[in-house]
Amino acid sequence: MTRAQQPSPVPFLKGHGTQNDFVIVPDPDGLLDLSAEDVALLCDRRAGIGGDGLLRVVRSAAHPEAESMAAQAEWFMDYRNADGSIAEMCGNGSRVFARYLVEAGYADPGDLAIATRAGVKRAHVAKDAADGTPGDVTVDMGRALLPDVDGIVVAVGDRQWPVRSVNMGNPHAVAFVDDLAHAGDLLSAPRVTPEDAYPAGVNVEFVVDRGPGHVAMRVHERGSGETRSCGTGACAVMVAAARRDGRDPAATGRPATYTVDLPGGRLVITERVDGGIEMTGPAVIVARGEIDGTWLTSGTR
Ligand SMILES: N[C@@H](CCC[C@H](N)C(=O)O)C(=O)O
Repeated sequence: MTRAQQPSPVPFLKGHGTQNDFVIVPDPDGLLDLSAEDVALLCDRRAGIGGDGLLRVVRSAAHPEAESMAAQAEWFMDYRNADGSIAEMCGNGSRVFARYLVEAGYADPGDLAIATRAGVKRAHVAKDAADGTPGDVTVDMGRALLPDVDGIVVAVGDRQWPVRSVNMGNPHAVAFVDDLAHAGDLLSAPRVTPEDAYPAGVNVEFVVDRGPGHVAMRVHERGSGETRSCGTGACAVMVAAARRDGRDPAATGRPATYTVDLPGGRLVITERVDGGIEMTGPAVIVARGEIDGTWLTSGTR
């Protein structure tokens, strides 16, 4: 290939929310065709840039999965897991996406909307503190679905626990355990049975109590392995804990708030009386650079 034939470099950024980290690829006009192999390579921590997932930033009008949302949300979060698979929603990713839109000048701090595969999500980017500390980002994550299924179990080694299934746009299996160490090294996916319980795979959360309205968790994410945080997972955990604790807002008439500690930081999750769930936490951009275009298998359309 001559130099003139080489594809142009592709700009990228790196960001994280409670250490759930993402390669961010701005592609406003939807010109990039990132294959699953491209995404897996970009997210590879040794051969690539490294990340738990990738956020492609595309105008909703320029993406076939999002054009119907374009009137409500100018920007579509095309989220991919580290193995290149597609997921419906990413909570930490949505905060980082909102931060990117503000930093890039595509949105003002305050309220903005993001189109996702799980529908339009509304975010609020708080103003930075006087010392420059970035303001937290709150995302209205919508309602949880609680499929009425019994008998699903997750096992690690000789231990097993019943799970509560919670769908936050993407699927979660929440297990309350005595000790987070019982989840093991989480290098491979925990065994979930029956095997066909989640045909599209599942994110598995292990949870311990830290005090009233305060839990800690670890997560094994579908398509990414153990991550240091999962926003949709924290919301699923909050909902499961509130039901267990008799704090279902629809039943009590009062909102429920839980602090969720994760290996990478802290999220605060509130379920309103109308069932809507709000997630608040940090989101930062830490680097900017260029991807060598020759490296991508799919090139540009
Ligand atoms: N880390 C994300 C969830 C990303 C998607 C998940 N791995 C799936 O496949 O459903 C979050 O912060 O919510």
